[in-house]
Amino acid sequence: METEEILAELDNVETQIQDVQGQIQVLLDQQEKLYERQSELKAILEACRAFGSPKATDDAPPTALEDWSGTFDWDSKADHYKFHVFGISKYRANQHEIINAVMSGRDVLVIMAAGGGKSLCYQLPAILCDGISLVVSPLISLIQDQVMGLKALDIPASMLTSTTGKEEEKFIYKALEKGEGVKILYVTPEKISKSKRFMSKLEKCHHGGHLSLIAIDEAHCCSQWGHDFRPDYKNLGILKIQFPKVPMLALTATATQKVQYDLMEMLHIPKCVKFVSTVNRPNLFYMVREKASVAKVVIDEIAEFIEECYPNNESGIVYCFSRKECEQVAAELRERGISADYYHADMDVKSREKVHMRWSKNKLQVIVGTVAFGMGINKPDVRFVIHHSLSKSMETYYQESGRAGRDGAPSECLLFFRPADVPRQSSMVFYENSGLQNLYDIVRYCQSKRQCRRSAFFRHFSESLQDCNGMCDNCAFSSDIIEVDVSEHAKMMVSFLQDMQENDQRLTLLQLVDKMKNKHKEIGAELKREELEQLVIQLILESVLKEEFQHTAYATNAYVKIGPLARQVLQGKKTVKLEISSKQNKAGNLKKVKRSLTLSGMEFKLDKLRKELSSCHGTTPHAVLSAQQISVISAQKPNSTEELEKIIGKLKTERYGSKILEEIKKFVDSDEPDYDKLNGESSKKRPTKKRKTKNNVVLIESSEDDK
Ligand SMILES: Nc1ncnc2c1ncn2[C@@H]1O[C@H](COP(=O)(O)OP(=O)(O)OP(=O)(O)O)[C@@H](O)[C@H]1O
Ligand SMILES: [Mg+2]
Repeated sequence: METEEILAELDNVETQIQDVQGQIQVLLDQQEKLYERQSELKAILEACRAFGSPKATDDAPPTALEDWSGTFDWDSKADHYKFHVFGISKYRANQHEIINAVMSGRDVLVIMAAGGGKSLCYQLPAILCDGISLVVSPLISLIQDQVMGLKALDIPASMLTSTTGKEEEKFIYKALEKGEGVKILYVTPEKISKSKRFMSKLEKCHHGGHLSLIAIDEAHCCSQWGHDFRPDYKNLGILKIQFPKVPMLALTATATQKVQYDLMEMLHIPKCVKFVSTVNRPNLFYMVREKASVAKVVIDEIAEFIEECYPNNESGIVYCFSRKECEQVAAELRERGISADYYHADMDVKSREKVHMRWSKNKLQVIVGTVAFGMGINKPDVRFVIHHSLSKSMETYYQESGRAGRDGAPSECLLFFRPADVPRQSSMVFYENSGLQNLYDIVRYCQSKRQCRRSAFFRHFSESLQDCNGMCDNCAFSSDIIEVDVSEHAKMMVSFLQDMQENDQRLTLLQLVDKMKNKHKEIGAELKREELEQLVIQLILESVLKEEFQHTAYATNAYVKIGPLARQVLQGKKTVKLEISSKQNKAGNLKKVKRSLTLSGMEFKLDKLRKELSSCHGTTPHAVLSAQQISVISAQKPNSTEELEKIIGKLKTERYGSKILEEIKKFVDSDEPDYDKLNGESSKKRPTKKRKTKNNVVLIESSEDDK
């Protein structure tokens, strides 16, 4: 063999080895994922064997012994409080059964989506039982909200936190000893883990037979596998050990199976009854919009969306990536006439609270926040959540967007996506366990122009698929997407990057796109800048390229490098396709989502009245009248206390009835034209009830009873 031949073959063999190594790398990644899942399943299996399989209401029919929807002694009392105190006409899914299980003395684990109505599941048993119920909740703001809401309903609720004054503390301790004066006591987890004095008072309360129930809200905080681990939650297991006969209720909005078993073990509730509700939020409309590269244009679009779709101060949240960005976006929205303020972790507690309060009371329309504006947002009537930048995972996006529409009324979740935002996030999350994997999952969600957005959530939370009902952009709007074969462009990009790497040069995503744009000009290729950005991301998702990170003194930079499957593209063995909109973007469709349904004159007046009443009574407008109640009152126009009581219950009628009836009478007497005939000032635009899907017309009622 000639030396040259040998060299040629050697070269060839080395190339093949590299190729095989690339493929091995992809398989190794896959194997790692499978190992992870394997150990997760083994842990679950072990827990199952140790504790016995808990009953799940969703996949196992209740046995005769455990038919939680049957009749119980407390039924009529429960119905009375539900309607006349809480003003709730019908239970939502699982609420009734959970209440019955708790009242029967069982430990219960509740997994129910945000806004599903978990609070009622412990608040109602708390007032049905004699004695005091203890609720552990992670945040003072969350506790304050709950206590304020309960006090507005005349339920004796108190809280014991680091902010509680001496007098109040004395009163609470006395109540614990006597078992009266307080019905529901909220505490932060530190009280359990750090205050011996509190624990000894609680012991006394229990000894006197006055501790009726223990609820652990936001229970996922117990588990290190959850998304919001709090060290003090780890010590809550003591409660079951100290008070084994007191029923314990653990509640959370999201918990993977691993987290569920972790919770049961940590809280010592192996025999609990488990209720798992779907993660589906049928009232939320999910959409992704291409984000312009010019910052001002993005703000213009956000402002236009809010102004056009929510012109009547309907509440919303805009999530931003950084603190600085929050401040800028809030200022720019204000410049465009929208009442907005920012919220982030750099602000002192007082300023944060002030902004939160103004927003809760509908005095501020939009909060522009970082992820710090998170757990504890209790506002039920948030109509839109806009993501100015993408979240770091599907789970975080589900949580953040899920703050919309907790009252069950139609609401919108809009995410502005630009591939160039990916490296900003990836350079933050790459050191986290599965951080990049999680990020790439949400990037896939954003890049997809055809797949149902909702189905991505079902897959992520391992739930079987449910109908989207045209409640996401990809299902609702006729597709103007074409799939383009960009294998040649990909080849050119990979080979260019390879040359750069061989010359020890590195490029960020944007630099790579710039260079490719110039190259395309030379050869007359036609991909636009945005499409090139999209292509880089697509190649990263497909392991053709990969991100690598370099630390500097001030930041971590993300560079694009050749990935394990690059050679496949170079050799023409791998086809690369891009989904490209044949029209500009879905801006037009966004407007189509909004429709011309009007709020009636009376609804408008009642909305104003509830705001006035809530300021007088130191509560939130929603606590005075829910949107649902406003719409029923406007339709039925009750003219007596008895009639009104049938809609909003005794307590609210006693408290606000005369003012409401006065308003109705004024409206009826004024002979104002019906809203159907109104086009002008007093008519309000509101999310439509009618949406056209590809196949049929779907009605989305804003009724809470839909659930
Ligand atoms: N059966 C019901 N009918 C109508 N409204 C209800 C019902 N149950 C609860 N609600 C209302 O739904 C809203 C959300 O309830 P709640 O705060 O208990 O949700 P949650 O499940 O605790 O959510 P999160 O996980 O966000 O804390 C509240 O305004 C509450 O009054
Ligand atoms: Mg809650």
